[in-house]
Amino acid sequence: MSKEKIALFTIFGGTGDLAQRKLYPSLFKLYQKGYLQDHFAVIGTARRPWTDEHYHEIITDSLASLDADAEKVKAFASHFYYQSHDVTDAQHYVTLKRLSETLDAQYGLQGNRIFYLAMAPNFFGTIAQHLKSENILTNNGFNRVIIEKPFGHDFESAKVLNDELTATFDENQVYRIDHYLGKEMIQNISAIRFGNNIWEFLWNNRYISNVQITLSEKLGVEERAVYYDNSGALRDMVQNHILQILSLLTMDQPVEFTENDINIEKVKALRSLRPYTPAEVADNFVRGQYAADGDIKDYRSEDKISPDSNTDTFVAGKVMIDNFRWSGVPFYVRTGKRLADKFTRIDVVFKRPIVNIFNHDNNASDSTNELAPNVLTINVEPTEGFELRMNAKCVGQGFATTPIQLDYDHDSEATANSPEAYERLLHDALNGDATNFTHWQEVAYSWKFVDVIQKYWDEHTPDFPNYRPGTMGPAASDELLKRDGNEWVYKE
Ligand SMILES: NC(=O)C1=CN([C@@H]2O[C@H](COP(=O)(O)OP(=O)(O)OC[C@H]3O[C@@H](n4cnc5c(N)ncnc54)[C@H](OP(=O)(O)O)[C@@H]3O)[C@@H](O)[C@H]2O)C=CC1
Ligand SMILES: O=C1O[C@H](COP(=O)(O)O)[C@@H](O)[C@H](O)[C@H]1O
Repeated sequence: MSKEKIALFTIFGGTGDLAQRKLYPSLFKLYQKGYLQDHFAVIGTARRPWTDEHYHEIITDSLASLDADAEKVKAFASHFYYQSHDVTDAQHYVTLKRLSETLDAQYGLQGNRIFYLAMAPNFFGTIAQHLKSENILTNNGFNRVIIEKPFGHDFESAKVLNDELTATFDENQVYRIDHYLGKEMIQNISAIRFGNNIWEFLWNNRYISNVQITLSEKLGVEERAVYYDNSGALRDMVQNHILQILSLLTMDQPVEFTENDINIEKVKALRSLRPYTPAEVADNFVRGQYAADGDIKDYRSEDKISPDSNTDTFVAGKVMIDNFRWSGVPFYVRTGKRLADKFTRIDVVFKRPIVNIFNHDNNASDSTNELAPNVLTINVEPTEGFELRMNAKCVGQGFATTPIQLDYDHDSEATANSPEAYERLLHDALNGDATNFTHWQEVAYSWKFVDVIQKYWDEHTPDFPNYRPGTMGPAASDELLKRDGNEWVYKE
């Protein structure tokens, strides 16, 4: 059976950064692998008055780093069509409908349409409304809309956005991108949890002491300063990526490994997040903003950032889940800009043995006395793999114990050839599989949890800046764990 997928992609924001850096290279990779062949076409739209020829040059440039065969690139680019218009102008959609129908007939696209909204979310409602009113949706194929983040600014704005979208599309036609869900090792969480008896039986509050999720970035806000200054680390990374990872780590076993069953369990996990009172926010969440250091400017002096900005560029928090499995287990999360390094990791810290039989007088001379906790680390990026810290006997005479580490990394060649997140997610959307996209109820519960924290922060002026670039954030982040007798597994 052919693996070819058939569809017309309409990319709103076709001249933008996301389209050029992520979408065109990902579509090309699907083309190279044969998922896209002769029966696909792409319409790029934005206000700029580009011609098809210029658009083809842009597509070709966006693939430069892939070092691909020039003929293949040319053939791929020939499937792209540019239409200049403002999405708020109804006339735009008349032309768009005509072009869509022409391309559908020309490429044999069977009425299959994917609308990719690579634009600011305030345009989503008007685009969805016009797609319906101007009859651009088809009856003979599928119609799917892919939405970029941010999905709202808080629960209320997310709900308005969702209502606008679902006035045109059913929930099962909406694909909300969270690119972390397209990452190899995030998808691996379910494999190791539900594919190995040794973990699932220990995966609860009887055996796990705490769990740590770290999404650390070395760079600052770069070219997305305007968006970031209105968002901050809590909204930018915790509401979506971190809570999605947390839901995959904590959900109960789905009845089957299907989109619907996984969604049911993720929603239950997110519903069980303990909502904080304002006083509890102060105790359990820490925010930070980076200072200057050497050549690095402080956040408030960055280009396009307000000089009195109170935006958080760092957040650390303790999240509790009030259900039978997780009651009493702290989930420590942290993320930030200008930290020590660029990496993503999850550390699952197990409880120590109840009795340490090695901590006995007879062994005192050469015993380490202490047994370190077992730690399972899931390295998401840049290394992809697992580490397991255990206690073992020191080699030689006597009976001292020492921590040892078992390491597994994915083969670097396999990792290099493995699809990038956007490629995976576009492939899933072509297949009609929204397992690795966020569903509305997940978004809603995540915002409700985050809104309380953000509201408290908005009402209290922080003492910024409070951390040095190249560190792992303010000291209060370490104190958050120390208070519970814990510490971050990863220290700079
Ligand atoms: N860039 C990234 O890495 C990421 C981006 N995102 C999200 O993706 C979306 C797009 O981001 P990004 O590509 O960076 O943004 P850009 O600012 O680079 O692109 C915005 C696009 O919208 C078009 N546009 C703006 N106004 C109109 C209008 N009235 N009618 C038609 N087209 C219009 C612009 O083209 P023109 O000016 O020609 O009209 C441009 O193509 C945003 O929601 C962002 O938050 C999410 C994660 C990562
Ligand atoms: O969604 C976002 O993610 C990036 C980090 O993604 P990664 O895949 O490089 O880890 C972050 O820089 C950006 O601020 C945020 O919007």
